[in-house]
Amino acid sequence: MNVLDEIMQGVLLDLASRQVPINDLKQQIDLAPKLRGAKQSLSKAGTSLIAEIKRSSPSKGALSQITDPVALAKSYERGGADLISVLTEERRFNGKITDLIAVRDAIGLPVLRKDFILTEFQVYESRLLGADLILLIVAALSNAQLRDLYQLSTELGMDVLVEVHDEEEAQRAIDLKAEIIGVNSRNLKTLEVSASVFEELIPTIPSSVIRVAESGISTRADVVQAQKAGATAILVGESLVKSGDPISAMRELLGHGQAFAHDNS
Ligand SMILES: O=C(O)c1ccccc1NCC(=O)[C@H](O)[C@H](O)COP(=O)(O)O
Repeated sequence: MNVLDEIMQGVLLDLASRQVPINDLKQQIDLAPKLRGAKQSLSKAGTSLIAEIKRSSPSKGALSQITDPVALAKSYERGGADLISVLTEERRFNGKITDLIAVRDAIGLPVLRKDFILTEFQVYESRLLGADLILLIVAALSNAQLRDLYQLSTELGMDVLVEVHDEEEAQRAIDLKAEIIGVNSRNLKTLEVSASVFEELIPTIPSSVIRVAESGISTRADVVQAQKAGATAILVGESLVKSGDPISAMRELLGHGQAFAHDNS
């Protein structure tokens, strides 16, 4: 079994422990938080930044304790992030659903629920939790699952980050007419990271699509390389949570030097 299979197996087990009839979720949908427009947030001129709250990872183990995810999210917001990604997978990433709720309540930016979304239940759950954007990983889903989960997510008003890692997956995302495609430089089956994946795949994605470079971005040179490949947004976790000074780390990545900071407070 590869790493992605193991993660998915754990996600399904955890899901069974919090499962309620899906009709219960459907009945509450009208009470879901107002959506914040993730696509709009990622459509600005220049390179958008999705800053991730990530405690641990299968590839690196513990990264940062993040005892106060709200404080970190507020720093990301002050530093100029366009969207906050919150990992909610518990077993391998030490993420928490409650982090997503707390972060969204405390900030004004749209929020990505970063998890392994495999079922309709998780899509309804994400909407009720307040996710503005959810992740669908092409490698984890059949074409039928991908189509159905994508359609349900958009019907519920959420935007979808459709993640790919190779040419075949990129074509599946393009065929789906995904409006936001993430190219992950990390192979989720082997955990190998290769920045050349950005150069190979991003140019194959239509320019009308929001193109997100994901994983392994830690220096300004990495960002420039992704931009040159055609990325319109970057998603960064590890290098920010390990930096000790996320605002400076974000400025450095975005090439804004010392003089730049949005104050969204
Ligand atoms: O990060 C991992 O080790 C990982 C392993 C298996 C599946 C997914 C994984 N990460 C999820 C991500 O996509 C990253 O958290 C995200 O792109 C940020 O990457 P990074 O900046 O390298 O932390």
